Amino acid sequence: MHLQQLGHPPRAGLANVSADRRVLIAPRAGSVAPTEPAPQQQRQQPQQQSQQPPAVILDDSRTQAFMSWARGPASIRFSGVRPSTFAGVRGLAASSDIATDSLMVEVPRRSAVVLAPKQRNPCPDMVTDDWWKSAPWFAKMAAMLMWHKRRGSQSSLAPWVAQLPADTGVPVRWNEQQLAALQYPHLISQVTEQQREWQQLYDDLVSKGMPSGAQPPAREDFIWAMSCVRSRTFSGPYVGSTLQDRLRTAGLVAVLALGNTVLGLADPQKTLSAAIAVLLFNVLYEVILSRSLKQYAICPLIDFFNHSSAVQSEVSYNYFGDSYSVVASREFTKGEQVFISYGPQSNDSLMQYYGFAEANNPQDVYVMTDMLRWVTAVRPVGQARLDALKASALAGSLHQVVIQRAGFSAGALQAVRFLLASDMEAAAGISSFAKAGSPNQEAQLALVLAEVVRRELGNLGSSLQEDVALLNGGSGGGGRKGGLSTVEAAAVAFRVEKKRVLMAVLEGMGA
Ligand SMILES: C[S@@+](CC[C@H](N)C(=O)[O-])C[C@H]1O[C@@H](n2cnc3c(N)ncnc32)[C@H](O)[C@@H]1O
Repeated sequence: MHLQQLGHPPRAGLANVSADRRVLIAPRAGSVAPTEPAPQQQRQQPQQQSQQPPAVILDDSRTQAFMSWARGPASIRFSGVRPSTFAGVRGLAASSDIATDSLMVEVPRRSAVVLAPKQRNPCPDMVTDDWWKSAPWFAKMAAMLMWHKRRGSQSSLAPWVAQLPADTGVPVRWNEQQLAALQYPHLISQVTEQQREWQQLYDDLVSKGMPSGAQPPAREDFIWAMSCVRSRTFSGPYVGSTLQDRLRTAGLVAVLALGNTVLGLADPQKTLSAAIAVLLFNVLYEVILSRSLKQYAICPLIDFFNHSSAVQSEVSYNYFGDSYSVVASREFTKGEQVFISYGPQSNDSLMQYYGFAEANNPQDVYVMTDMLRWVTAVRPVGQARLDALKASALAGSLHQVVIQRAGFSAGALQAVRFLLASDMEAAAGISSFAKAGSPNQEAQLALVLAEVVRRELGNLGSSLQEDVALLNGGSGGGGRKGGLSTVEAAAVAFRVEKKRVLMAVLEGMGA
């Protein structure tokens, strides 16, 4: 079963990846307090397989402790990968050539942080049952992570918790000025809403979610845990009970049936039929239930893989082994960074939840917040036509317009055709503008759309060339790249990609 980052679960025998493979997509105290700076903090520059920086093997004491824990008590199996940094970004490098379909990492469920549907509160000394029942999945996982962090060396996951990044670099932790550098109202408003939501969740937890006498977490710790969860969790369909649980239930039913028969309490044939019915009901019930339910998992070591939309490898849950694993979807050569896919994600979502933008991301889009403003600035439109658009089924079609490299959505094209039409043409109603008009009308439409895109580009505050020059500028001191801080570099890299989407739209229109 495939899991998605943030997001995938079972696969049969590990040698045979196709049998029962479910993918999860997609989209951690005390004595384990860090003594060395966590690697990774210069993240943010998107990494592409074509121009990969060389791997620098990570050999600090925290990584060593984590890897010995992984090999030892955590029983994590891995082959051909080793923690490394790539231009300061931590990830996994191929330590030898890796063949397609080979198992790279397998993590037993007991060594992962897992949230299953209807799971009981696993940290009652940290959060109340009432809070647990009503909290969203990511807040529950954050509570589990904070709980492990509080337990320090007592936590079964201590060496993993100790090496988690102190700063995930995601924009939910940025201030207004840093957010403004994204030059992208759509993401700025999403992140502002996320900041409000997380603050509310924190306030609720502290005011009414903690058992009496429990020490409330610091806001910083809560936000850290939430951002770790959102940038490291895979999710996928819930497969019901584990094989072990089902075998236990079957054993119990068999013992009861046998007991009844031996004690002469019931007719053996009827007892057998009843036992089979109970078992079938249980399995069917769980299969039906699992279709609508989700599980969430953060798997140590699997959470070292960085994302590339150019690869297909995903995280899977192996039902029979009760483990999560990643299998290579293609060959990797020794020294190369081994990526997985967090699922098809635009740079909007990569930036919001993971803190980076992928260069030339094929899934990327540009969300134009107010397209109507540009259309009416390029070609004045009478109030009656604007009112007619507002009263139509396409009322909102020029607000938050999702533009792909391939161009505008059908709804946006239809609305603009309607706005540009003569009164006589418009009298036919907006539905008659769904299809392309005459060559002349379509040429007019293309001219207006190209101008709309140019105006959006011209309104962003800097040009693509200026941003690229900023990113490529000489190296500054103090961990600054190209004279930019890590946050600034992430914001500029992001807006470069947004501008590239708009440039591709112009190119596609021959403008
Ligand atoms: C699941 S973790 C991957 C391991 C992470 N780099 C670490 O050091 O723990 C996800 C985080 O890795 C980083 N990341 C993942 N893919 C990346 C990429 N292609 N370029 C830059 N950073 C990336 C982002 O900071 C993201 O929030």
